[in-house]
Amino acid sequence: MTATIIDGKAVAERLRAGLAERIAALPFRPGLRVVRIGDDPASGVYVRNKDRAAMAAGFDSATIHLPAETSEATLLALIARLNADPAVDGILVQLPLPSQIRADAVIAAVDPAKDVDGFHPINAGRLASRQPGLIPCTPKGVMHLLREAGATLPGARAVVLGRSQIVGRPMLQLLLAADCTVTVVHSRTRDLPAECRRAEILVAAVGQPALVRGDWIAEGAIVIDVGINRGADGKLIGDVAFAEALPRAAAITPVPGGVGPMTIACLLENTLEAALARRSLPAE
Ligand SMILES: NC(=O)C1=CN([C@@H]2O[C@H](COP(=O)(O)OP(=O)(O)OC[C@H]3O[C@@H](n4cnc5c(N)ncnc54)[C@H](OP(=O)(O)O)[C@@H]3O)[C@@H](O)[C@H]2O)C=CC1
Ligand SMILES: Nc1nc(=O)c2c([nH]1)NC[C@@H]1CN(c3ccc(C(=O)N[C@@H](CCC(=O)O)C(=O)O)cc3)C=[N+]21
Repeated sequence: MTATIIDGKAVAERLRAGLAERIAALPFRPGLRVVRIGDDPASGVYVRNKDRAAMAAGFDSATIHLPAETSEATLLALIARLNADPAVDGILVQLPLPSQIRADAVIAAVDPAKDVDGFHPINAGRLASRQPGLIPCTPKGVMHLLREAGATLPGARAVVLGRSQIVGRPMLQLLLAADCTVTVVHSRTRDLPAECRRAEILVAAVGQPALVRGDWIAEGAIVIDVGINRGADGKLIGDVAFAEALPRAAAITPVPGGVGPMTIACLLENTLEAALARRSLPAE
């Protein structure tokens, strides 16, 4: 079998076109502010792509770029200002943050109604308790791609590689809510290849270039590669050894062009959702 390659870029484009249409019909432009501290190169790519996509879809979007030595107090004061600004519907503070700033304190300072990353403990708690709230963009994008790939979720054995607050854990919650049987594996897991081999749906989010080898993948599995790593040659490479996975998987996302573009499209989707909810407008 040769895997179908899931075209995340095309799916994201369609999603953004739908958002643009909905925004064009609104009497206001949803406002998004991205706060970037310092010059983490990975954040650079993300912020550039996001700005372009947000503008094209009709959002009122801006990036606030502060120097690497910015204090936590200065950042918290900026967040308080954005929380209070009625023109701002979504706030995203780009991670990672420099070491003098506590990420937890910053995440908790964002108004949960404007938390378009879905990282605030209130939104994480809502997701875990199956209440409506803002859902983290990357796992939300993965769910879109699984549907696009025609995955049958109820009863499927899903394995999530990685348990971070921003990808692995919310991924677990979304797959569980979709009635998958979910296993989460991590750096203390005893036999990683054996756990992965049981997966009908495998979501890799570890940040280790090509950690997942071909023989970790069950025949006919759907493989979603969240990893974005920089290879020795400077090119982007995922957490899955793509060429080895191709003959075994039924479908697989490439890197780039898989999950990354979906993260941005879902950020915009969340911003529109937040804008409507803040004005007590219906979601559709
Ligand atoms: N496509 C996109 O839009 C996005 C991509 N990413 C990418 O996804 C990847 C993961 O990101 P993120 O979740 O933030 O990463 P973190 O570093 O926060 O978490 C990594 C997780 O993987 C586990 N892990 C790390 N190494 C191993 C290993 N050798 N074996 C088993 N488990 C391991 C860790 O285990 P433990 O908990 O035990 O330490 C941890 O749970 C990165 O490549 C990142 O760049 C991230 C966000 C968005
Ligand atoms: N508060 C916060 N929220 C995040 O969601 C967040 C973050 N901080 N910090 C960094 C990570 C990483 N991330 C990416 C999103 C999209 C691409 C992306 O668009 N990738 C494209 C293009 C990459 C390229 O061409 O270089 C692709 O994979 O095809 C990459 C990386 C979001 N993150």
